Amino acid sequence: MQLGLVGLGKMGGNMRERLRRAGHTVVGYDRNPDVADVHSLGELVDTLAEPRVVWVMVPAGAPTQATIDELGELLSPGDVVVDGGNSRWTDDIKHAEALAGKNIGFVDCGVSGGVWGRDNGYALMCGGDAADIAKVQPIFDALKPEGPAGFVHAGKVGAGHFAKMVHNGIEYALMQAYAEGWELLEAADVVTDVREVFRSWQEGTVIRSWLLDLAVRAMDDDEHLEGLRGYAEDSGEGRWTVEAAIDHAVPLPAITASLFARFASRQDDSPQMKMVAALRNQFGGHAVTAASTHKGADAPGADVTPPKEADAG
Ligand SMILES: O=C(O)[C@H](O)[C@@H](O)[C@H](O)[C@H](O)COP(=O)(O)O
Repeated sequence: MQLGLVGLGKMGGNMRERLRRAGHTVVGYDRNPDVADVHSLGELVDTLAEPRVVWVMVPAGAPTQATIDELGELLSPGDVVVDGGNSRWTDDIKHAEALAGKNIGFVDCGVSGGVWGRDNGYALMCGGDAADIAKVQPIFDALKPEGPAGFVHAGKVGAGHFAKMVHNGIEYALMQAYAEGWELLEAADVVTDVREVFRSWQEGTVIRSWLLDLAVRAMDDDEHLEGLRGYAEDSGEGRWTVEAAIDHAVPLPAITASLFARFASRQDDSPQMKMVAALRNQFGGHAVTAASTHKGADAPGADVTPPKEADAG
């Protein structure tokens, strides 16, 4: 079938390739003319036969909003828009309502698989009306991995991105658990080869997984990850998972801690630990470390740490 695909970055570009391999006709639009098949959303819409399906694969938030707004002006009744980005599930409801006023269908689709999806297939979590999902089904079938799993019609509009949001919360906690275990193994100096311990875990263990496989892959590239800074960004879904948990009074200690660990990774120094240190010093005379010591033992003020005997209270 024909598909209009908006956004040809790492995800969209690979999806176009996988769909074309499966025999579908993909008309891609991107702001970068080097990768685009057409020069505008208007040209993309004009190129497709009705009823059209247009898949939006651009960053969540304002770029997705602007694209869906413009498509709402260009598309016709009976057409369907799919948002395959990492949008917040509550945005889906607004988008579906706006398009429904023009009899344009809307499907939200959480997509997992990263850069590996082109060859391995993408896991798809969809929300929307069954009739709209049915119009896109040949595309879902081509994108998903082979085998019975990898696609779900999770519920009404918003359910797809809600499922993907929780998936990403789980992803945060799993990554954090592997990372913590790795740091302890490296720090303890008990096992002789941490990477080989991880590699051995890939078969037979309770904790084998694709993320574990990727950890081994990363260590094969750089055994002790010395080329990396311990710094991790987040794109929103971990935060939204924690916010949803608060809305429903569901305790998520592991996922929340893994989100907060990323925040901590962005600090060169910890303002809150300055206060903890100050309070220990105030009530117990416990030693503190001067702010400039981390710059080196010769730095000005590096010798202001109180004597060891002060740290006894
Ligand atoms: O399932 C996936 O393929 C991933 O979950 C992916 O969709 C994720 O959004 C990004 O890899 C980064 O997410 P963070 O920036 O929040 O870590």
